[in-house]
Amino acid sequence: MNAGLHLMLLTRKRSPVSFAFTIIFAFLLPIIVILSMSTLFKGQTDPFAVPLGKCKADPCYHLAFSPTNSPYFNIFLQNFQSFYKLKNVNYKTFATQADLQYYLENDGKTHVVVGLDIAIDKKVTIFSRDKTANVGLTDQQIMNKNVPGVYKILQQTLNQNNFEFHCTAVDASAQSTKLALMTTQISMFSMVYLVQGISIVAILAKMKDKRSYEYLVVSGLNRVKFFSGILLYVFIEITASSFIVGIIFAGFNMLHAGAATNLFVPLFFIPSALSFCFAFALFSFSLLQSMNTITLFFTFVGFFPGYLILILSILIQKRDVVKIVNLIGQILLPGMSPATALSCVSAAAQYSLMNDVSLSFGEYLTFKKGDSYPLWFNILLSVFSFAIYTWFGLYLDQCMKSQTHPTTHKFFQRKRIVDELNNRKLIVRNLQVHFNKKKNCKVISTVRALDNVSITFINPQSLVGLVAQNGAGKTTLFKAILGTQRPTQGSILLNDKSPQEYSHEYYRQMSVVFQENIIFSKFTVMDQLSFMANVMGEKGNFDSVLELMGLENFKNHRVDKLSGGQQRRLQIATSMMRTAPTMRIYDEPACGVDIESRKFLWKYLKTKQDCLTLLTTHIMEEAEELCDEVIILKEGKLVAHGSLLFIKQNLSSGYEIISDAPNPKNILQANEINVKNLKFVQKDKKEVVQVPFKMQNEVPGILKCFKNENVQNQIICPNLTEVFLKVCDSWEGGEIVE
Ligand SMILES: Nc1ncnc2c1ncn2[C@@H]1O[C@H](COP(=O)(O)OP(=O)(O)OP(=O)(O)O)[C@@H](O)[C@H]1O
Repeated sequence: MNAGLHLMLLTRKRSPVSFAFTIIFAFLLPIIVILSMSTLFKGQTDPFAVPLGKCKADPCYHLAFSPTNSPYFNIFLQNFQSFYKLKNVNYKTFATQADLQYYLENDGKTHVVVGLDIAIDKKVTIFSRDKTANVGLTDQQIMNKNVPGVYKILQQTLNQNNFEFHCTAVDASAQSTKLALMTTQISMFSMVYLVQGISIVAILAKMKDKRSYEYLVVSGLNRVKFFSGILLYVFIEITASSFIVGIIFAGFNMLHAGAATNLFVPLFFIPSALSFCFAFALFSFSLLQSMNTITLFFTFVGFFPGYLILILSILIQKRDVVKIVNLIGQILLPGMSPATALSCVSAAAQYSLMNDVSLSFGEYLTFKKGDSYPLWFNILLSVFSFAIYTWFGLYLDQCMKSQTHPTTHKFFQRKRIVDELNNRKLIVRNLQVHFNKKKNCKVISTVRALDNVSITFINPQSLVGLVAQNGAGKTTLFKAILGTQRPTQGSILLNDKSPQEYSHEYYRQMSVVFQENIIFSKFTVMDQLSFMANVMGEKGNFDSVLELMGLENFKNHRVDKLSGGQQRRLQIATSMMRTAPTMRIYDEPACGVDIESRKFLWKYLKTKQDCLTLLTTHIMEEAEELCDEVIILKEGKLVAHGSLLFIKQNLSSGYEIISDAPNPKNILQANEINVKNLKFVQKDKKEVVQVPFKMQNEVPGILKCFKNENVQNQIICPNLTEVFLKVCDSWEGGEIVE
């Protein structure tokens, strides 16, 4: 069931193959197992027990035991009685072996069938009525775990002496039945693990394709976590294989009950039990990533109780507890929860093997000892299980197909953190990122991509533009904020917490356009968008984002066949699918995009001032059009940070009035304009009056003056290009303009 579901989710298509697997695993396999069990065990309530059978003789037979002061006496007697509630058989106990012998030879002569003396030195002597059988079990320790072995010898003794006991099941047939069961179990487990192995390989292959890691980072699964998950899974596969080997060995040992060396049991069953826990924990946690009421139900009702039951029953180790656990497992196995069922069954198997106790399959498969499940009940459970799991599979499949990813259950939304993120204050403190170039393990040079950069982003809704020359450290700064680049020194703090402390909530809320295009070359535009929507955990408002970026006619085009600009547009469209981001990080989004799409992007960003947006661009017009604040970096150092107006005020030469007048200074002085703070320079053989920003009130007066003197003029307002070029040319370090 689990494996079928896995495959169905993996292919994300209701293909015939995924259907076939689901039907096989969800429906046919349990039916086959149940039918074969029902057939194999038909009429047998206790096939593993030593078949002492019914007592036909009359008067009643007695089983006599001695001595009562032996420390093993009670254990033996209790087990004997609980295992073999034989009708018409009475149990007699004697204080000493002499009493027992006396009774056998006298009063009990007519109806005592066997006497057992359990000595303090752990020897069991079996006395038969005619005293021919006197078997010392010198090699056997009479403890719980060896009771079946003793019974077996006892039975041989009885048979040898032609007592009138009739067996309902032949020992050999019980053993072959058991072997058949083992084989069925082994094949069942190996099929499940085989399919899980295939799915791991497929997931790995998908993740390795192109650059999907980057998106995993954005969606909150960083590479380390992802690989740890995979490693854990591989470990599980290995333990699962040892589990199968364990079953074979354990089965072999069980077939020779009484001579079991139980070394294999703890070696193989405990890891296997843990492997179940891990495997299903992984599966459950993958569901938890996108929790809603339905997945929540399946996770908690379907999977988690298994671990509890498993752990408890391992800890408690009481036969009755294990029996109940077993029963739960058997009911659940063809029913609702394979994980819980398998946990229960393996716990019981572990118990019975460790203690060498025959928790018989009769007990496994019955409500009450002696009554098998009716066939109709088994089939009903199977159909029910099939219906539930198929519906669950289709539900998740449908969610993915229609791109409506299950919405996060409100319990798991971590509202507090989300709120916190919405009111965040992002601080970059003394950030240094250095890259060392090494040769023969020696550092030969160091690139200071970021050098002691400190920025405080106070306004949580502003659009901040990062302008700098190539290689100035913009992308490195973004990576550090994203948490994918570890600072050499310094820190990134979001409400006093580092990105790592926020874990995946931090990333999950971001809308990111990376500098490089991420494309899945063989995907169509729609495939890529839907894949990314799933990774991002978004519903995917495909039509609207495609329309916004002018890609509505390219839905079914292969991504690698799109032009560079169209691929870039697809990246932007992908980022737009994030419906309520807490931060947007756009690294040169408009690079290579035509003016029309750029305008769409601008319009989109202008209307979406719902969170902090960080944007790098080489297009100054874009920064001027969009940004509330601007950051200028030069060679890894912060040069300036502030509102556009602030930057212009402090770094530009101010307004420039270009005139035809040969000596504008004289004209202005003649008109009583204070020229003290004005600059008069020549540019392209023209006279230019530079009016500092803080003197902008003087501009109308100067223009009026030129007009009165009939001097042609042209005014140039301060712009970012000018500021940027000036900064790049002249800034040699020193004071930061903030
Ligand atoms: N992984 C790396 N290893 C070594 N040096 C690196 C690495 N990443 C970046 N650098 C160097 O750090 C500096 C800043 O790089 P970064 O990519 O941040 O610049 P940028 O401002 O984004 O440039 P561009 O505008 O060209 O994208 C560059 O000199 C670059 O060569």
